[in-house]
Amino acid sequence: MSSSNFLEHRGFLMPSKYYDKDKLEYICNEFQVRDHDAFSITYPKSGTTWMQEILTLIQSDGDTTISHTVPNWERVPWLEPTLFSTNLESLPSPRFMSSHLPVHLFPKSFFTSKAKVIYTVRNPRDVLVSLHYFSKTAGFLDELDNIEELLPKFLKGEVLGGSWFDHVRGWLGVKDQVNLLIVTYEELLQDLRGSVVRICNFLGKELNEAAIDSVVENVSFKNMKDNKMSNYSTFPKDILDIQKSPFIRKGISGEWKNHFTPAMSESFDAAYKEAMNDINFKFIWDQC
Ligand SMILES: Nc1ncnc2c1ncn2[C@@H]1O[C@H](COP(=O)(O)OS(=O)(=O)O)[C@@H](OP(=O)(O)O)[C@H]1O
Repeated sequence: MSSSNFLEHRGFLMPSKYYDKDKLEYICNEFQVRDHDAFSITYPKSGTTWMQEILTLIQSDGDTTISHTVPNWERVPWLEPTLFSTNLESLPSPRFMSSHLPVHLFPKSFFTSKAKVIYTVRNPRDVLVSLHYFSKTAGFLDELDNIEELLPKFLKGEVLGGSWFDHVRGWLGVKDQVNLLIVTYEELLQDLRGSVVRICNFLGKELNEAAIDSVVENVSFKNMKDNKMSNYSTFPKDILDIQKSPFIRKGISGEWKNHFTPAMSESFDAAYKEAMNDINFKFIWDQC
C-alpha cells in the first residue's frame, strides 16, 4: 500500500483519488448536523457495510424493497468521500449516513446536536486480515501479497483509514459526552438479534417481532453476499473488482489466527497493549 496513493489530512489517510482536503474541511467546519441524524461510523473493514444493511432494514421496518433495489452507498450515503454524488443537504430527516472519519475531523455541529452515532468496532487483528484481502479488490490500493508486510504499516497507521488505535481511542474518548452506541462486529456475529434490538432501542425505533426477524434474516452473511445491492458487484470494476476477492468475503472472527505467526502476534500484542493501556474499556477480544 504505497503512501503515494493516499491523501494524508490531519492523521487521516484515504485514497487521494476519492478524498480532498477542501471537502474534509467543509465536512468538519461547515456541514450542518441535524438533531434527527444518525451516523454509522467505522474504521475501514470493521463492519461498515453490515451496519449499512442493518440501518436500512431498521429504517424500512424490515421491508426489503429498498435494500434489494438501491445500492448500499445510496441507502446510507457517505459523508466525506468525493466519490459519491448524493446531496446530503437535500435529504429529508431522519438522515442515516456513513463515515470513516476520526472524531477530530467529524462535523463540529454534531457535538452540540442531539444526533446519534453508532460506532462499530472490530478486533483489529481481523481488520488487518480483511484489509489485506481488500487490497486485492481495490484498484486504489497496492496489493500486498503478504500480511507480514502489512502488519508494521498497520501498527504505524500507514494504511487506509490511518491509525486504528487513534480512531478507536478518539471515539471512545467522547462516548460519555455524545449520543454514542458502541457495537462490535463480534457481538453482531454472536447475537445478531440482540444487537438489532439494541440498535433499535438506541435509535428510538420500535419494530414488531416480524420486522426484527426480517432485519436479522436479510443482514445474514449469506443474504448480503447474494444481494447485488450490498455485495459491490455493481460497483465500477476499476475501483472495486470483486472477482479478485469478494467484498463480502469470509465474515468471521478470529481469522487472524490462521495468518499471524507467533512473532507477528507478539509484536501486535505489544503495540496494542502500549496504545490501549489507559483505555477504560474492555472489548470482547481483550478477554481472550
Ligand atoms: N452480514 C455480514 N456478516 C459478517 N460479516 C460481514 C457481513 N457483511 C460484511 N461483512 C464483512 O465485513 C468486512 C468488510 O468491512 P467493511 O464493510 O467495514 O469494509 S469497508 O470499510 O466498507 O471497505 C468483510 O470482512 P472479511 O470477510 O473478514 O474480509 C466482510 O465479509
